[in-house]
Amino acid sequence: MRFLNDLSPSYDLTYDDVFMVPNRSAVGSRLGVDLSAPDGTGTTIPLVVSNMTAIAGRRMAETVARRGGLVVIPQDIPLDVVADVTSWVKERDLVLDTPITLRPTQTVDEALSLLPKRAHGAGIVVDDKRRPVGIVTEHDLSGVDRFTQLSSVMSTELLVLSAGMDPREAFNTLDGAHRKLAPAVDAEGRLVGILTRKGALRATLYTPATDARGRLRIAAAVGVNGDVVGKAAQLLEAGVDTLVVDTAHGHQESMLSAVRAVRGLDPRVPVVAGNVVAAEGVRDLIEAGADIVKVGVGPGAMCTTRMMTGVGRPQFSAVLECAAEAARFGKHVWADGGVRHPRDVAMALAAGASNVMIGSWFAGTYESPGDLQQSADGRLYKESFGMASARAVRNRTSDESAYDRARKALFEEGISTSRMFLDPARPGVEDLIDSIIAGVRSSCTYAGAASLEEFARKAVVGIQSAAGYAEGKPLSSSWS
Ligand SMILES: NC(=O)C1=CN([C@@H]2O[C@H](COP(=O)(O)OP(=O)(O)OC[C@H]3O[C@@H](n4cnc5c(N)ncnc54)[C@H](OP(=O)(O)O)[C@@H]3O)[C@@H](O)[C@H]2O)C=CC1
Ligand SMILES: Nc1nc2c(ncn2[C@@H]2O[C@H](COP(=O)(O)O)[C@@H](O)[C@H]2O)c(=O)[nH]1
Ligand SMILES: [K+]
Repeated sequence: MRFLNDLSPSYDLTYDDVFMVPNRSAVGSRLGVDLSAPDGTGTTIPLVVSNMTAIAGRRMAETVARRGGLVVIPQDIPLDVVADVTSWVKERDLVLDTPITLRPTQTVDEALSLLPKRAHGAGIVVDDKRRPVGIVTEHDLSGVDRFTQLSSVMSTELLVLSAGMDPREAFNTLDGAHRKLAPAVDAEGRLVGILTRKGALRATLYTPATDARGRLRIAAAVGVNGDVVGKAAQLLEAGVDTLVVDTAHGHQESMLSAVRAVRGLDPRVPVVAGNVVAAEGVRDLIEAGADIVKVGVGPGAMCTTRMMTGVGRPQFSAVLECAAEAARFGKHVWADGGVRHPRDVAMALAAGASNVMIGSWFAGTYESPGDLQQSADGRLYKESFGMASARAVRNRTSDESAYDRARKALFEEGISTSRMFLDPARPGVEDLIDSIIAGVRSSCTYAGAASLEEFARKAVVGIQSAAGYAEGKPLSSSWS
């Protein structure tokens, strides 16, 4: 990356402060850009979902990995649960979504509580041999008595796809039958998964992030307290594909010894450590054994660190400096936090990040773990909270003495509750991924880059005023 007209800024910048100018390009199509990260994590799109309890669970992990990103399971989740989630994710189909499976004797009420768990919005009713016998959508269930059994409301006119069908053919079959989705079955007619028209299309556009055995990838985090090596060893044993050693102040001695100890396990997966915002922190973490350094103090949407402490650094400059330092060692950085628009992902990649972490934005999707709620004005939302908030600290320290809990509760650096509204046009995480990846693909071709490495090299970045930024926003009504 170089600054436009070689003007180096005299102060630190964040994403909103910068813009890119186009370069002459020989990249003929946005779909021709290779977005796989060169950092060993196996992502085929440069997106990682933050290790936050309100965001990263099994459904998020499955859905995002199928499109080529990676989800980090938080350090607050018990290790046996992480092991379960890991093996569950690794059993998922690479094309078909996991169906919501119901029995004919279940009630409308039960179905309605399950439908919001998945963006596809349908439940497949199966017999005792797991063969589809009906399908229910919210439309079928609205206005029906909640105790009604599904057998009397389900639609039985089924279009059934065969699992393993070419996604393009499946798309054409669904389109031809004017269906939004259909169950897919194995040779014995047993339900394997569900495929939507959009899902079939996406299967032709994205490449899943898979391990050496062709199974979806997943990452998990450990903190720096307690038996870090023991926990890391158990996570590796459970089969996680990337290990994240994570704490607010990543440039502290206990972090460096934790990373050295984890490196001592000789993990055969990338080790990520953070968070830092300056070259010295990057150097020390890499020397301690990190393959990837996580960058960002204070930019997160749930984060109050900068307001509480004054500590942090505007994220674009932090990523730029840290990525340059990591590159000197042949290593990489992840840009962690502060992403609110697709352009922010592009700016982080231009600054040299190999992957970009997103938390709060993805909280407002069907796939985040929280319950779907409705505001007084009828908008759907999920609750999110920071991992250093009183709420998260209370959960994390529930086994500790009352005194220790009270002491830890003093250091609150995140908000405990926020409403993340679902965008009615993009309520699923894949809808947000579509929009981000379309933006990033286009950024790359504007820069004349066919890969992320080329993008970070060729991007030409200028500094803009607040008016310059405002000019870039669309206007949905007239201005005079
Ligand atoms: N990227 C960011 O800006 C931030 C991210 N977070 C996220 O919150 C989660 C919890 O992290 P964390 O609060 O580190 O909790 P952890 O449970 O990981 O513990 C942090 C350890 O570091 C010690 N410590 C020393 N100085 C600091 C400091 N300035 N801030 C925090 N801990 C310090 C703490 O000791 P003692 O308690 O005795 O001081 C404690 O032993 C993580 O997922 C982290 O990524 C949290 C804050 C900022
Ligand atoms: N200072 C705090 N930072 C937090 C907290 N919880 C999470 N985080 C960080 O934010 C990013 C996600 O950023 P977002 O803008 O996409 O939401 C996450 O990966 C952490 O680094 C917190 O309580 N305090
Ligand atoms: K913030």
